[in-house]
Amino acid sequence: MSCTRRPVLPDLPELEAAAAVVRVPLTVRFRGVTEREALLLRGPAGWGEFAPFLEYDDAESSRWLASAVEAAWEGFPAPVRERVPVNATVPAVPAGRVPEVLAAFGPVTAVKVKVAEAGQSIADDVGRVAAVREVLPDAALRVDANGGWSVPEAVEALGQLEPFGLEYAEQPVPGINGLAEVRALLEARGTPVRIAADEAVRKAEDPLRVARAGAADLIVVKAAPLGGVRRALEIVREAGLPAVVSSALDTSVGLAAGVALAAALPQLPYACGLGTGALLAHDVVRSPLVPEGGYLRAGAELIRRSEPDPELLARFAVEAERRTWWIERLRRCHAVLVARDPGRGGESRADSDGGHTGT
Ligand SMILES: O=C(O)CCC(=O)C1=CC=C[C@@H](O)[C@@H]1C(=O)O
Ligand SMILES: [Mg+2]
Repeated sequence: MSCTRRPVLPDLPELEAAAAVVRVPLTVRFRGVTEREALLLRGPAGWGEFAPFLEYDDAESSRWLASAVEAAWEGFPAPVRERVPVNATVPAVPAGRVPEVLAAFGPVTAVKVKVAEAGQSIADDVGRVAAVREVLPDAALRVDANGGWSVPEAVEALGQLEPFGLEYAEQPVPGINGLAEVRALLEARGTPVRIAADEAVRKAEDPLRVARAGAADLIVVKAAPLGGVRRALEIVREAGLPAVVSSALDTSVGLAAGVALAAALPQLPYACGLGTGALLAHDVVRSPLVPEGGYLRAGAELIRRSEPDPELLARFAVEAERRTWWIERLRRCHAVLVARDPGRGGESRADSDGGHTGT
């Protein structure tokens, strides 16, 4: 891996011929959705997943395409560990549903709880976190607000949640300045909650700005939104902050890129948010990447288990109109990658600097 690497970019006909578009249902509403659509690409190195959320624009989505192409045409860098610890993820469900949601992940040592959901209150968040604590008294507990609080709300909410023992709070408020402000206010109040940056890394024009601004104690990194495993590894190295690898609510195909990233990081101090296969009611592979004893396996088994089954691809294929929508999105995102580096786009081999930036 180096800054002068030029990523592979197949031409459009090759990509279109390699595409399968699927829709799989979730077991529980997450991020406002109950099903997930993905365009899967089969290349010479395996499978890649192109599944930017439906509302994302082409510039942002093009990084997801770079990630899918990396997985399918280049493969993943060598792992430095054989398995990756994962956390359970609890969507913004009523406290009463927490035991059932946790059960789907099997035994885990860390749990991430979604908080600050629109239409819910701090009392709902406290109830959900308390319910997790009741089921798992010793688990490392983190919360993720997805930037849903204002600075005063974040300080108030984290003051109420801190007694449950928080490993960190992920993106409590939007933006880099907001994170820095919350961090400073918590410190001044003696509320010892570490701050993790997620959207401030993955949706920013410059993913390193958060680290330079001293706005977070750690960063959350996701392979697809950052433009692939190699680009994410570069960002972590340059940020110089501890990193948590997390999923983008992918099928097992996309999860494999997350596991490959976590497996290749020199340090992995936190359990990863890669257990979200447990939130899918169905997957496209026969043996889905769901946590086993709190871990996901890396290496050769990962590649084997992230190979879609043709019968499942057929069963979960979207209707013609949705396929057209995804193929058009693929075309536009391909054009963005080509425009970013006009030398790319008709070749299938790497030769010099690609220069596409992740956010
Ligand atoms: O990190 C986890 O435990 C699971 C993944 C996860 O929370 C997310 C996946 C996809 C989209 C995001 O809104 C969300 C996140 O904010 O981290
Ligand atoms: Mg997050």
